[in-house]
Amino acid sequence: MSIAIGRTGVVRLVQRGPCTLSGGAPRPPIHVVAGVLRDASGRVLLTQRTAGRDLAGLWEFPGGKCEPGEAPDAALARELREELGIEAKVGESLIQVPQQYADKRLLLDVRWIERFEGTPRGCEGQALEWALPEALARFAVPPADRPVVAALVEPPLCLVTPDPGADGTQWLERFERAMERGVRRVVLRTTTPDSAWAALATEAAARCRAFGADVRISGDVELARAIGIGLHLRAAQVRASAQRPVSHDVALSASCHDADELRGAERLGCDFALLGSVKPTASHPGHPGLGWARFAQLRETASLPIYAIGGVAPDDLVAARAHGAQGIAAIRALWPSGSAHSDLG
Ligand SMILES: Nc1nc2c([nH]c(=O)n2[C@H]2C[C@H](O)[C@@H](COP(=O)(O)OP(=O)(O)OP(=O)(O)O)O2)c(=O)[nH]1
Ligand SMILES: [Mg+2]
Repeated sequence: MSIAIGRTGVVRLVQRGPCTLSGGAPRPPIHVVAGVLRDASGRVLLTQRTAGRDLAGLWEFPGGKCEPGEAPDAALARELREELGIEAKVGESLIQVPQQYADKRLLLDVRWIERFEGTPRGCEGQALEWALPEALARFAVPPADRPVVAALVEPPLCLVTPDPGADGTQWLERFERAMERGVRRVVLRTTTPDSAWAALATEAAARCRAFGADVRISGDVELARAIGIGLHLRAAQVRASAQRPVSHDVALSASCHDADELRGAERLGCDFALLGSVKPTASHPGHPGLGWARFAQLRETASLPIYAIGGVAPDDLVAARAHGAQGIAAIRALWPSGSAHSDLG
């Protein structure tokens, strides 16, 4: 595996095979703790890796390796003291990203910094930049940081729509209610595509625009073009696509079940993937689900942001982030029920 800087400045992994010891057992991950520091205007601190170290020149969240026996909070406070000259109060976890590099496996454990004393400076000669979250995508970051940036700026929930059935009006009402309840990313999907679906999807896309929500259509390049929205590839389409099926200014994402498909999604330049099923679901009887541990193993082989899907609900967001997921995607758990007063989930 090697590392290459892509068109968007995002550094991508070029996978050549699993990272193993000579005996074949995977190397244990190195626990790296990093902090998200914010200033009064909501800008986030990035620091640049200095020349002569691995990943030199790339921008990262300040932090470093836990020493043997050292608690992660204490390790992060120490690293921030050494690297930035500040006294920091380490807060909650943002995301834990398992990531395989050519020469090592990392667990990048990213924490919010609740507050800090002192003015951060580059005590080790590193450059510092305070950037608004929406500007973070412009920085070239290590592969493990791509999901971290996504966790800071992208929606944590992704609705995949259920089939509209016979009553399109009711479907659209419920769709709008999901938006009202805070869904900001949508994959429009049906198992019965027809002309009614094209009209309904066009209406739903207009609702998304009104709410400022990101929207893609599943499986249908022509319809994506006709409506003027992004495309979401089915897993079989990921496998069958030698090239990106839409231009780079059209958003592209994909559904995946395994490491090959995740790598395919990355190769096609998808900006996120849905990976599952994580848990057993009624729609896949007899399928036990990947489980969170396997989900994290698969996540380790790719760098693109990944939503966990399959039997998961907003309540699973903490577990999802602890296993490297950007968020959760769901049909049922994000679809409002018949009653106007019932909650999501
Ligand atoms: N600190 C930090 N390290 C990251 C990030 N993303 C990422 O891939 N890494 C990698 C780079 C390194 O291989 C490893 C962390 O090592 P480091 O060089 O910061 O460790 P350290 O501060 O303890 O420094 P050193 O004494 O080992 O040089 O994790 C990130 O956002 N922050
Ligand atoms: Mg460091």
